Amino acid sequence: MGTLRWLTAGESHGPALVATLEGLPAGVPVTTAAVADALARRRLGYGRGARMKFEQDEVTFLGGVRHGESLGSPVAVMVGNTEWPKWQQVMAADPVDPEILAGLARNEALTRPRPGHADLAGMQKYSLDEARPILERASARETAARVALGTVARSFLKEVCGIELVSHVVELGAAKAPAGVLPLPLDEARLDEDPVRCLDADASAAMVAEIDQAHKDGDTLGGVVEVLAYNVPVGLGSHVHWDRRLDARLAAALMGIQAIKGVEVGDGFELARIPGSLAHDEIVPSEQGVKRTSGRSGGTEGGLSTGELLRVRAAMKPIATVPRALRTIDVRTGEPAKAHHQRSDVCAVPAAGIVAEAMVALVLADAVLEKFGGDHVSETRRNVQGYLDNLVVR
Ligand SMILES: Cc1cc2nc3c(=O)[nH]c(=O)nc-3n(C[C@H](O)[C@H](O)[C@H](O)COP(=O)(O)O)c2cc1C
Ligand SMILES: C=C(O[C@@H]1CC(C(=O)O)=C[C@@H](OP(=O)(O)O)[C@H]1O)C(=O)O
Repeated sequence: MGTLRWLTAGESHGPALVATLEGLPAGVPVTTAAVADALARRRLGYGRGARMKFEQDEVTFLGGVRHGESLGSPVAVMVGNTEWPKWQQVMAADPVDPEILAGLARNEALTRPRPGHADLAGMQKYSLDEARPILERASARETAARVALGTVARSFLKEVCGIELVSHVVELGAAKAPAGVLPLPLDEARLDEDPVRCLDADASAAMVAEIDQAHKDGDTLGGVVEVLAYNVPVGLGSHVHWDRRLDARLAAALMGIQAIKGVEVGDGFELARIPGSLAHDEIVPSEQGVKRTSGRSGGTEGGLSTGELLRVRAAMKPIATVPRALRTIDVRTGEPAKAHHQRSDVCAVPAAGIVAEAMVALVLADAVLEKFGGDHVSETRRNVQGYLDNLVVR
């Protein structure tokens, strides 16, 4: 259990998602508008389905915030689902009329599970004869709640350490961006305006073309996103135990995003292919103290942050709801069938980047609180400053 604890609840087509965050100090600037902005960024991205065009993501704070600042009590936030009126019967919390229920079973039952989604394994595990109760919670709609909490974590990080986060798309289908990071101060607007959140204009155009082609082919695409965190102080996480390692915590948080199947810290898998003389970041003296000659480690060594740029990547598999539907069985008959298909994204890689930012922010906020404590942001900030001023080696 971390210093900062958080949970989400809610289904994709229920009335709302809710999220709580416990352990946040008082005095963190938090507004409904800031959360709404972050949620709007998550809805962007070329290749997303119809829902993202009309979904409003209506934000309401239910607790823990007053006059634009956290109170130190648990933060509770609700994100409304725009389509709820249409789904009131399908997703009703209370028992519905048996006749309506029979109609739903006849017309709406999802009995042709999609390969690659949670449908079949979920039905088997929870002893259900259709996939609706599984996909409602497996859906990445839930990531709206995470992004809401990520906004709060991010504000905390900025207040106490000046940490800033950004994500960009580095691969999408077969298109790949050249290496490069966004320098400080961050020009996030530039990325937000790009249809696929790619730093390179040519690569961005190639990614858009990949999505257009997949759309035409009745297919879907995945890709790779990179999250960068600037101004992370040295010493978050620890080398002393596996579950205290910052890299392990980041990997778990990123792998916990729907459809993420691989995580790299720094140059990750590439480091396995090159000799040690080329794989590590040499340490040299600098005017400010010590610095590294490169950033291959991604800003962690031995499970500790090094004080260098934090860089992590997450690989997203292609969307499982493939329009040119994949083979499955109808669980009512056991006979071969085509997987059920409904409105869906062709590609959600740019959105996954925004979710990945939120997950990294939550992990870093937890690690900052674990190291520096504090019940008001001013106390945490003082502790951070005192630690940095007294580093044995700077
Ligand atoms: C932002 C985002 C949007 C997604 N949109 C869809 C979608 O429209 N259709 C779909 O089948 N899967 C979508 N997914 C992926 C599924 O939620 C995911 O594949 C499913 O929950 C099964 O989990 P797994 O892929 O981790 O095994 C999306 C994922 C993310 C992160
Ligand atoms: C609703 C969101 O993403 C959804 C994620 C998702 C899935 O299976 O993961 C399936 C789709 O749901 P729907 O059928 O309602 O359109 C996506 O739109 C969202 O990101 O807010």
